[in-house]
Order: sequence, then structure tokens, then C-alpha cells
Amino acid sequence: MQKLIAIEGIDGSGKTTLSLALKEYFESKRRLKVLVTQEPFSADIINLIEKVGWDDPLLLTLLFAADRALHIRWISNKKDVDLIILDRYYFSSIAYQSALGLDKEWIKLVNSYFPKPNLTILLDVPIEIAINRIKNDKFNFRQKIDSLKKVREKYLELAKEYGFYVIDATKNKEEILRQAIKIIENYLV
Ligand SMILES: Nc1ncnc2c1ncn2[C@@H]1O[C@H](COP(=O)(O)OP(=O)(O)O)[C@@H](O)[C@H]1O
Ligand SMILES: Cc1cn([C@H]2C[C@H](O)[C@@H](COP(=O)(O)OP(=O)(O)O)O2)c(=O)[nH]c1=O
Repeated sequence: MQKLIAIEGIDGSGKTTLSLALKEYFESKRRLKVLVTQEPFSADIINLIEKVGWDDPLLLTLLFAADRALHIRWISNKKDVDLIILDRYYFSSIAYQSALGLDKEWIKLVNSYFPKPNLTILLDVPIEIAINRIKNDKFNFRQKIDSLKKVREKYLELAKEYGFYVIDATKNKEEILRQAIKIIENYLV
């Protein structure tokens, strides 16, 4: 049975680094077939989002949900995979778009038909550290810095609500990987 593992956290928290390291570990050490996917998923929708801008949370929620529908349809054809690691999933919409003032419950509703992940790991890091890691981010990062603090708070709220595993992402990459492997292996056995 295919397992969905979501990795969440603010920009620069280390999601992509961890996702790729997990793939490497579970493929080489556990002989599993692992797929890593990322949201935003579709280049067309990313272009549209860049065009309309990042300040309308209702529009962003709908565009990211459309992107997610394409993402999930694509994944549903990947039958021969054991583990799918989602580098961002619908919790990104709940955290980022509610940080811009949109009703969290409505964002949940819009995303309620997407498959629930089997487990979610939150990489938690203060924004100052994250910003230092990704000064040249491609998505108008400067515009978002102000809201990132709020996004982090929203993620921590969601962690309590949904029972995410929270990893202190100020640690080094090896330590974060070690903790994530332990969490996932405990789940898989
Ligand atoms: N634990 C860590 N400590 C220091 N730097 C890190 C750590 N994890 C990732 N990085 C670096 O921070 C930058 C952003 O990491 P990335 O994995 O792309 O984050 P995200 O996908 O969450 O935006 C990269 O240059 C990466 O090498
Ligand atoms: C999937 C998703 C992403 N986003 C935002 C978070 C990021 O700022 C941006 C995606 O940028 P990206 O560069 O992929 O994020 P990261 O730096 O963490 O790898 O889109 C939302 O606001 N809502 C969503 O539903």
C-alpha cells in the first residue's frame, strides 16, 4: 500500500534537502521505490500565480488547489511506488493563505477532497535563519518576509491540531535526516 509523507515548513526550512535525502536513504537502505514530488507542481500555474501576484489569498488558495488537483492526478498514475514524499502539500495553503487573513476553515474545505497524508513532518525554524539560507529565492521572496513569521505560527498551530511530527530545523542536515528516518521507520513497521 502506497504511503504519503508530507514535508512542510516555511521557505528555506530545508524541505527539499530532506526530501531528497530521504529518497536516497529509503531506496538504498530499505530497497523501497520512492517518489519525491513538489508543490507548486505545474509550471503553467506557477506562471499564472507569478502574473497575478502574491497578495490575494482567495485567488491563491484556488490556484494552488487547481495545481494540487493536477499534482494528485499525476501521482495517481504512479502505481509502482511504495513511498511518496510530498515537498509541500495542502497544509502549505492552510498556513500561507490563512497568514494573509483568509478563513482557515474555508481553506481546509477547499482542500478537503485531496488524499490525507499518512504522516506529516514540519521543519520548524525561525525566519531569520531561513532567510539567510535562501537569499536568492526565485519566488519574490522579499515580498513575503513580513508574512513568514505569521506562516510559521500557523504551521505550529496546525502541528497541534493535526499531530504533525515537528523537527527543530536549526539542526544540521544529518541530524534532521536521522530524526525524520526514525519517525518514518517507526510508522512503517
Ligand atoms: N539543516 C540545514 N542547515 C543549514 N543549511 C541547510 C539545512 N537544510 C538545508 N539547508 C540549505 O538551505 C537552503 C534551502 O534549503 P531547501 O532544502 O531548498 O529548503 P526549502 O525546500 O524548505 O525551501 C539550501 O541551500 C540548503 O542546502
Ligand atoms: C503549495 C503552496 C505554496 N505556497 C507558497 C510557499 C512558497 O513561498 C511558494 C513556493 O515556493 P518554493 O520555492 O517552492 O518554496 P520553498 O522555497 O519552500 O521550496 O509558494 C503557498 O503560498 N500556498 C501553497 O498552497
